[in-house]
Amino acid sequence: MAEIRVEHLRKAFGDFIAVQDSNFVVGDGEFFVMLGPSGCGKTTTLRMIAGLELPTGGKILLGGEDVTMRRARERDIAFVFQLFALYPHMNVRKNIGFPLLAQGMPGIEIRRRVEETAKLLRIDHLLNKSVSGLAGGDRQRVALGRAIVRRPKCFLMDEPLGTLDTEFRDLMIHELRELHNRIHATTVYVTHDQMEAMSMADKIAVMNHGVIEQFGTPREIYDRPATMFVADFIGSPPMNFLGFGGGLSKGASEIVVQGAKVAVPEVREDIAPADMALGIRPEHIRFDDGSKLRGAIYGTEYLGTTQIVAVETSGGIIKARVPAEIRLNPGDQVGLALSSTRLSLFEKGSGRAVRTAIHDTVIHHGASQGRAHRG
Ligand SMILES: Nc1ncnc2c1ncn2[C@@H]1O[C@H](COP(=O)(O)OP(=O)(O)OP(=O)(O)O)[C@@H](O)[C@H]1O
Repeated sequence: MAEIRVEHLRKAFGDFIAVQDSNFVVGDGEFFVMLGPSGCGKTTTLRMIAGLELPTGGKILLGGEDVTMRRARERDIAFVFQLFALYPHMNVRKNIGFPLLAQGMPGIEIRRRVEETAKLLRIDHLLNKSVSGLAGGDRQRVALGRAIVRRPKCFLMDEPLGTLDTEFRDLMIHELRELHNRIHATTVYVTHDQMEAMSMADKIAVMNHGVIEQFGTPREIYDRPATMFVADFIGSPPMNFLGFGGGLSKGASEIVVQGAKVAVPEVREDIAPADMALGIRPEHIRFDDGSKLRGAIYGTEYLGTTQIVAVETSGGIIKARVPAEIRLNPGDQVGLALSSTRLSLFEKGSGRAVRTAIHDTVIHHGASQGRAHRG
């Protein structure tokens, strides 16, 4: 297995920049997820790592070797497009062994490798069965077997679970991560689904308009979003943004939002007066009659153990996640207390997070690099 290093990677299609100066390292054996909305450049990045698309600029190193200009088949990478595509007329053994047969490997070695792979996936009892009679989960395991039997340097997967229904997808998320824990293959996985990304990844790169907005662990990305885009894209419901103005000074630990004083993590930089936003996740808000930040209950969404409550304030709707036992009626007035150790501050113009006592370690990828554009 191998480390993947991407340096200043760029791809232009004519005058359209699909990937703009991407930099990241996928450690040996890591499960890395590229997450972002449709068209943000995930697949293009993956295809460049695979060697299916040549970069306009930058470098790709695989296990320390520069492979930027090498053809796909010289890179020893397994590209899993669609986990479901099996050969229906072949049995499980032949399906898994097919890539080795295509490489011209001797039969006895194929047999050994196929059996070892089937054991790893716990489908060794199915080897002589026809794939057409298999249940969905087993079919997916056979398809995975076919990808891992070659023992490539790394795996690239492009929305492999995209076509599955929710229940089966949840199962496969668990299965893929489990398999990864057993074989530790360096993996790059592309998805637009935050749930898949959060539950599988060791590291995530959140992309938007060809730019990596943040690179980090799922926890770093959720707790300390580097930009408003990341804060909004991750989390369900997403982070609330409460507008405020007037700038910030280094050392400040309080701001005024909608006429209420709110304690914030100590600010570590001076910000000239501008439109700002305080970002707070719904679960970091609680009801507090003493709070000056107030509003009226607009609606509730009951979720069993918690409920999402929409509160109409003078600055717009704020959503809070509170215990389901609290009884509320539309129109009730409530005060809102924000957990000062969990909130983020953003500059609205650039969208980047302000450096504070809890945001010090965040690297602000991309926020100052502009956006992908034509021309
Ligand atoms: N061969 C091409 N020629 C011109 N434009 C392209 C080409 N391939 C991709 N693009 C454009 O580059 C942008 C990024 O595409 P890409 O497929 O990498 O996005 P993505 O994040 O993977 O989205 P999706 O999930 O929809 O595939 C899109 O706007 C797309 O239209």
